[in-house]
Amino acid sequence: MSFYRRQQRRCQNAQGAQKMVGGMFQIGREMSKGFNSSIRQQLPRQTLHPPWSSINSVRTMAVLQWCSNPRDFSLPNSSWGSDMRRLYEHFNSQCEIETEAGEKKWGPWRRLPSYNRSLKYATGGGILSKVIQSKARLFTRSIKEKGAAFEYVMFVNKVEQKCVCVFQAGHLLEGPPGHVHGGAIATIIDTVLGTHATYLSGPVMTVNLSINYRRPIPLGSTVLLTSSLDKKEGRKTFVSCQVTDTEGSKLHTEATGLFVSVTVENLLRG
Ligand SMILES: CCCCCCCC/C=C\CCCCCCCC(=O)SCCNC(=O)CCNC(=O)[C@H](O)C(C)(C)COP(=O)(O)OP(=O)(O)OC[C@H]1O[C@@H](n2cnc3c(N)ncnc32)[C@H](O)[C@@H]1OP(=O)(O)O
Repeated sequence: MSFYRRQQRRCQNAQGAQKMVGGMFQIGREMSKGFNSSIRQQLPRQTLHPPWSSINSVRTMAVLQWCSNPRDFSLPNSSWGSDMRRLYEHFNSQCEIETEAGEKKWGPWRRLPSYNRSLKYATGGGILSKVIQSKARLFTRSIKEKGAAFEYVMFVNKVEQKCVCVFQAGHLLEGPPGHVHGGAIATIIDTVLGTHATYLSGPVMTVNLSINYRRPIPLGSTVLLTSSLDKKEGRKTFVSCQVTDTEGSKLHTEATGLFVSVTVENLLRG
């Protein structure tokens, strides 16, 4: 059994489980403040305290180094086409802007790191959370080959309460010949609306998703998803989304989603 597996086993003992639930509640608290902690990903790392006194410190540091640096899947890679890169640059350049005095300050947009990193930064600390959640990933990121399936990056605008996603659909997502499968389109819509609702309201789950497919999306093309907050009512967050071409002129799909705030208990109850 590998060293990492052994540590994972240890995490799953009773004390680990208790800490994990604590960590999950921590997610809720942090997420309900928005993705602020995740957005501050570039800020200095927290000091890490070795969790298991019996472990050789060099090995511990190696594991922690690995755990605390999960890959961020929303950064450009070699599979990104020119539209994907252009739109990425467009929004990314508005994340940090330079004043006339030459000072750098936050712009209107924030790039969201991919889910595995969001979880890590949202927990804000617990060592166990780092170990377990650095392995968490949405299934949209589960295909290793770059560009084969879902390539996407999301940005949020706090003032406008909007979220955009630049999405390039790879060849594995084929439905009708040469076009993207409706289920794959539903998946990316749920992911964008779900992330946006989480950003606005803390941890949520989808209870309703309604989709109108207007025009097929060519396989390999890049599209823009724009999500807006419609309203919040108690535990319910209503969001809607449009999928357009990269110019925003051709409408491919539109959808509305209802997300309900959840706690760890909701997940454990099953
Ligand atoms: C602790 C978690 C940590 C997570 C950390 C996240 C970090 C994230 C970072 C990045 C986000 C990534 C984004 C991914 C996105 C993917 C999301 C999905 O695919 S989720 C999987 C599919 N969805 C399900 O499997 C739900 C199944 N449903 C349920 O489990 C329950 O319905 C639940 C727990 C969500 C709510 O059940 P109740 O018993 O607590 O609440 P009740 O009272 O039934 O509903 C609350 C309100 O919502 C309305 N409601 C519920 N379902 C409705 C429906 N289908 N249509 C309309 N209204 C509905 C109800 O009428 C009620 O409204 P009234 O308060 O009375 O006004």
